[in-house]
Amino acid sequence: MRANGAHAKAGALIEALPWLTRFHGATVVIKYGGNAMTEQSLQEGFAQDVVFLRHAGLRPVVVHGGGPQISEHLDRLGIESTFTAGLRVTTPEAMQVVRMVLVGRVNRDVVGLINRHGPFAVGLSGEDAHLFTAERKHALVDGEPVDIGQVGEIVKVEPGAVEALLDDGRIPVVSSVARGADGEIYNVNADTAAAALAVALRAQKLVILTDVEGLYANWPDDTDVIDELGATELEALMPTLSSGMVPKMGACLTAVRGGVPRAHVLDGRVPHALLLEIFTDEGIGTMVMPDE
Ligand SMILES: Nc1ncnc2c1ncn2[C@@H]1O[C@H](COP(=O)(O)OP(=O)(O)O)[C@@H](O)[C@H]1O
Ligand SMILES: CC(=O)N[C@@H](CCC(=O)OP(=O)(O)O)C(=O)O
Repeated sequence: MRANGAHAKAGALIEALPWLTRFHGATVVIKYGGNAMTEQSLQEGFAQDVVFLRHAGLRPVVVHGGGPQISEHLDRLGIESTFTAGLRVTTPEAMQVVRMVLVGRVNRDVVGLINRHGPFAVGLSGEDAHLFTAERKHALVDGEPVDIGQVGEIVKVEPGAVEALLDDGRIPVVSSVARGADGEIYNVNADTAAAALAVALRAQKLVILTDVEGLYANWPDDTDVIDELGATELEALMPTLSSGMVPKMGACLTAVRGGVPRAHVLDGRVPHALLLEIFTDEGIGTMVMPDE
């Protein structure tokens, strides 16, 4: 019995060998979503996975969300908050809360969890060292542009600070707040920010952790998850998508069109989803690939 158990463990370890070979030295951008970061044990498992990747020779970069945490804080302050096409309509008053919660709280929490394992995580906001420069973005509703306040579209990424941290063996943890060349600060959806960073870093993978199994084919029916799809196929689906899946799948499309070989949407509620995706043969969730 004991020998069988050991055999299975050795099998699981050796299954990882080709993936360790393939991804040695690879940069992987991981979007850690607000809805996948609610449970303590999952948060701790996520931090372990990221440190595991670092020790396995990959270069993980974390971009975190925090939508639910922002909404909770706005509620507490009595500030109304609505979403249009998956993006938060951001008044100047709400922007201050977004920045405070993302940079001051969620970023610190993620950095703290990772650093239980060693001096790895360094937190930064997209405002730091001109990492993200954004311009005011309008949402498209029925093809018409709609003003959604201080929401930004990233127009430039200067990834030097992130690269320096990676070269120093650190794990950068990035909040999706951007500076504008106009002196404003902008609220950027974290999926969108992760994709822009993955492209700028020439990452091998973008992995988006969320609170569903992947992209459902017939949402709100949740029986059929799409395992994989090509960029053109996804582009055709985009107008049919709703709520949080709009920026998420848009981010996957931007990433693969920008040269990232694979983009994934995974269920962050599955313990160690990140390790299962990267180091096992099956893969999980929805994978987006370039067309060729
Ligand atoms: N086709 C779809 N497949 C899966 N989820 C969908 C789909 N369309 C809309 N959704 C919704 O999108 C949500 C994920 O987006 P969001 O809540 O913004 O996640 P996160 O906080 O992780 O960024 C899911 O929980 C689900 O309610
Ligand atoms: C413009 C916009 O919508 N910004 C998001 C930023 C945080 C985020 O994206 O968090 P999740 O990944 O947890 O959804 C927001 O204000 O909620």
